[in-house]
Amino acid sequence: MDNPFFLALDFRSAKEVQQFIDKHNFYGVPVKVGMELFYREGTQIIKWLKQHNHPIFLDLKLHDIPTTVEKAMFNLANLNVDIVNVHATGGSEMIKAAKRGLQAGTTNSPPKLIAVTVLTSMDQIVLENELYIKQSIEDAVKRLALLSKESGADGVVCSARETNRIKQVCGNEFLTVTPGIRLANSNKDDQKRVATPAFAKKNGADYLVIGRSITKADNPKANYERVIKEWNNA
Ligand SMILES: O=c1ccn([C@@H]2O[C@H](COP(=O)(O)O)[C@@H](O)[C@H]2O)c(=O)[nH]1
Repeated sequence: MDNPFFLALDFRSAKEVQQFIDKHNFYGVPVKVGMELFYREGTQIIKWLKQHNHPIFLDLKLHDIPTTVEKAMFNLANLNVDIVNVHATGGSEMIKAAKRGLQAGTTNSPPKLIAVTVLTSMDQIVLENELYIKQSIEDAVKRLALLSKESGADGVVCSARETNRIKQVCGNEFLTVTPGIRLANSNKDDQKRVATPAFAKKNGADYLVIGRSITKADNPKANYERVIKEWNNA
């Protein structure tokens, strides 16, 4: 994939997505479809995006017992999207089951499987006080990345702050997909571990996920171009 920027289509309906893509001419760019859109529009929106040549990251973050995840992945595999994901905290058996389901579910090459390490909306305080994890975020992310790799995942979702260390332990081929991307002076919203596109590039991120900095901007296309420029110049 030449373009490393997944535009997060966090819209309520297919109609809103289609209007946004059309108004700002985002036809063909890589997109991320999350729960909000998929739970309303289901596979129809995936079909529409594929008809318009969008590479697709289907971000449903599966987290269940291994059998359920395997069967769900079997069904998702034939959508022919590019990337799907699970939560790494589902454990090694669940990640292996996800991989088996994807491989069995399509005769084409299966989507890449990535695992969410620690959500970019979380910080050290949440980790310690709510999840009772005593490690630093960096160590927790690194541990979950290694678990994901050893269980057959192709990469992880992490913040761009952690990509360098993940590459050190998991190797350069192991994919890092990084949400929480913000342009300088942008609102962080509910994100905690944010980074600019330039920082993400320098720290070794493979793919960026960018939503509100573009979709909620006064001029979405101008912000998208700022992201590309920052990345190319970093
Ligand atoms: O750790 C994670 C995992 C997934 N996301 C998703 O990425 C986008 C980010 O949107 P912004 O508007 O750019 O904050 C969103 O769809 C999340 O569900 C994440 O942010 N962090």
